[in-house]
Amino acid sequence: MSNETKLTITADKFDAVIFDMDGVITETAKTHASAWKQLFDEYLKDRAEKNNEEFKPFSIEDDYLPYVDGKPRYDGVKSFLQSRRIDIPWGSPSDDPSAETVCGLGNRKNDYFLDRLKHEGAKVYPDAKKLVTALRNNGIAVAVISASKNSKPVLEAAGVIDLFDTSVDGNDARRQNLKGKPEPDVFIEAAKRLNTTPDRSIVVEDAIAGVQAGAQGKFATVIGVARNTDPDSLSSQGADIVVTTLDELTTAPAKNAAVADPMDPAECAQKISDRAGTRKPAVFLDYDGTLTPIVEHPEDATLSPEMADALIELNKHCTVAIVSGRDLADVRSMVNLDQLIYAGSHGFDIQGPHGMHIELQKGEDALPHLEIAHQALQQKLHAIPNARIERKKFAIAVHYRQVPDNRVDDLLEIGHELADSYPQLKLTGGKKIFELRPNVEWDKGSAVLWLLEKLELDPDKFLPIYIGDDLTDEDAFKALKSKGVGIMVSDEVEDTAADYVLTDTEQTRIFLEQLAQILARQTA
Ligand SMILES: O=P(O)(O)OC[C@H]1O[C@H](O[C@H]2O[C@H](CO)[C@@H](O)[C@H](O)[C@H]2O)[C@H](O)[C@@H](O)[C@@H]1O
Repeated sequence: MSNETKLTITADKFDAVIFDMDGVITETAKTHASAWKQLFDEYLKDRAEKNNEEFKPFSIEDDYLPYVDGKPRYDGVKSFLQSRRIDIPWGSPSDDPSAETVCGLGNRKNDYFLDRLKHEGAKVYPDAKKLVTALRNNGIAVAVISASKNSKPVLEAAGVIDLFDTSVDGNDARRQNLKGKPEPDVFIEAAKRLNTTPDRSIVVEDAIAGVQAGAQGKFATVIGVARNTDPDSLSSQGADIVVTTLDELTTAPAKNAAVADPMDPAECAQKISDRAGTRKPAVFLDYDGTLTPIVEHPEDATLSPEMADALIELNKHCTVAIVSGRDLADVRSMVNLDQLIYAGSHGFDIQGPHGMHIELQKGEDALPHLEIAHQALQQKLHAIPNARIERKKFAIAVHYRQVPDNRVDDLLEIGHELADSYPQLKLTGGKKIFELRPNVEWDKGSAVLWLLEKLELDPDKFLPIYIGDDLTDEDAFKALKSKGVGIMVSDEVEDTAADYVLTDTEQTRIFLEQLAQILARQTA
């Protein structure tokens, strides 16, 4: 058995890995195979006796693997019986397990399977558990799919139900009318639930019908797992890579995934629109450094008329919210478009059209401490030339853009001392700025998630897009990781949780214009 790495999975190339369950994650492929053999041997023997024919037993190699493995239960029955030229009525899913119908035989197999599961339990393959955990740690979403309607009890019995971001099984397939393997429907549905597309997703399968489905669905890479299956049939039927154990697949952090490849804004808008599919974008934008270039003095960071037009145009087609570190009143007056939604003070103070307004209580509790810290800062920063305090309702920013380089460490020291003295406050950083904020679990990410819920932007119908340039925006990129899209605006970013990078505010403007045009065409 070789452990040579056949593929290293990183988040710059792939958003998601979709694993088949039986035989890839859990050792239940053998349990299924034995249940099928029990059913068909019993049935074929009975038939042979009745019709005075020779009994030809059900073979795992020649019958199970090509006709039954990986397929929905009743399709498997039909497909095998056809191969033996046996024609019986389809029947109905409510058929008794003793009925001589496709559904009846399928139901009997299910009884045999559940009985075996009860007595033998379900084991997880250790290499699968290791890979799934490592993928999640590297920011790659994972799904498990199964044609079986029993996947939940199996995953529970194996103790791995919480390991996956989503799952699609035989029950979902019936509810949503998804075709079984070798059709790619269940894999496509899993990619959709992980907020991505087949061209950014990997399929990992041990069944021939499964690799056929992956190839037919045009998934970025189809990996065949030949634990028990013949490697050549997996590659001839659609696997791009065949492994005998999942230890041959590795994953690594993609530090500069998006950074390595800043994108043309028009291409970025098109790509995100493709990714949205039928979902409507909801656009959340940071202000400084995203909508306006960074300048020496905060009051000079005015919105250009062209950027205002781009926002107005986009807002005709979708929700647009501004999520800023600035005080709510400040950012509202800088943008000056009443129809938008605003979250000021990093999301502690939120206001929108139709009287919507919330000031977070947990922020209010820190107000007395912020006031004392403000007074202390005024005294202590006296000695630091050009240090500038910006008092906001739910934060105090200290700007050091004009502070001589040799005094910046002293200034930062003052910030640390104050944060240490007031545990109710926390120190955060940004572009030539430090801030004292309420020391509670609330940031731009929480604010965006709160807004999505408040505005009823259901993830099935809306794709949230967050655009920002600074450290505090990383919280929003992380919060939207498996729910939406993050765009970092920077020409010198080293690491980010965002999915795409635009280099400057001019590119933001072009992106917004292009997105508005795409949405306008869609509604025309
Ligand atoms: O979340 P944002 O909307 O990006 O706000 C972050 C901070 O932006 C402002 O400061 C930054 O922009 C200034 C103007 O370009 C620049 O002079 C400063 O160095 C930057 O840090 C704003 O003044 C802060 O209140 C915001 O927290």
